[in-house]
Amino acid sequence: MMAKIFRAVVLGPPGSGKGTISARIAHSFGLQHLCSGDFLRENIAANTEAGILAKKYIQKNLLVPDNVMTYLVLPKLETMTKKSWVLDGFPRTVAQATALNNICDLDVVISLNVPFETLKERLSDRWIHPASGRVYNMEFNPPQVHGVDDISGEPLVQHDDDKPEVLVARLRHYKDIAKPVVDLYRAKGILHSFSGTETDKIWPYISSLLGTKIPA
Ligand SMILES: Nc1nc2c(ncn2[C@@H]2O[C@H](COP(=O)(O)OP(=O)(O)O)[C@@H](O)[C@H]2O)c(=O)[nH]1
Ligand SMILES: Nc1ncnc2c1ncn2[C@@H]1O[C@H](COP(=O)(O)OP(=O)(O)O)[C@@H](O)[C@H]1O
Repeated sequence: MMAKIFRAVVLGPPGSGKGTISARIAHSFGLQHLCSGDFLRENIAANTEAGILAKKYIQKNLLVPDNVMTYLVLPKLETMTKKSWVLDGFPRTVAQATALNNICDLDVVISLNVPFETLKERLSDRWIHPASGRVYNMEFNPPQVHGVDDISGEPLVQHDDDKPEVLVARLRHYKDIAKPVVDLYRAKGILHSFSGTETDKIWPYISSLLGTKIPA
């Protein structure tokens, strides 16, 4: 049991490794991993009202409106007041960051900076097992059998929004809206930025930072 509740957010463009790094943080430090993309996909799969609405935006390669995102994410966080977590994919806008700030205090915000060309290469090679959210990359962490999830043996799929034709617009749009969010956390004094082209090289720095922040 951790002595103190610890809350971290991981920011970064699509493909920067938020999911991969958040999973490592969760595993290494015993935090729960929460992912906005997973909340959305669960709601889309269950055909909830929010899921049906969100799908229309994701299909058009747009961000889901702030009120839908906060409706999906905040109640979940409010049930976790006694748990430590790492949140990936939320907040993406200043309005989301402000809404999050109204319900909890963050300990650390990690911002990942990965060059544009690297992001493009990674995302066009990202494959997912929809039921579990396990993420593969045909080069970095390929499945044992091509096209098949290691644990369940079920087929892997590619997100529509990872397909090359929509990727560039998605990355460009990210850049415009992310800066004020990063600036906001920098002003609060809780922002830690990490730059690089390889998750395995960035990870030791993140791990040692968190080692100093999370009580054993
Ligand atoms: N080649 C390569 N792929 C990586 C690296 N780190 C993560 N990936 C892959 O890049 C893709 C995007 O990573 P993900 O964690 O989903 O990023 P997110 O969109 O920020 O959550 C996935 O297919 C990962 O397996 C890396 O260092 N090198
Ligand atoms: N916090 C958010 N605000 C608005 N839209 C979001 C948010 N999180 C996810 N989305 C939508 O869901 C899509 C998939 O999200 P996600 O799986 O986190 O992928 P990625 O980080 O690779 O973009 C995004 O492209 C976006 O349309």
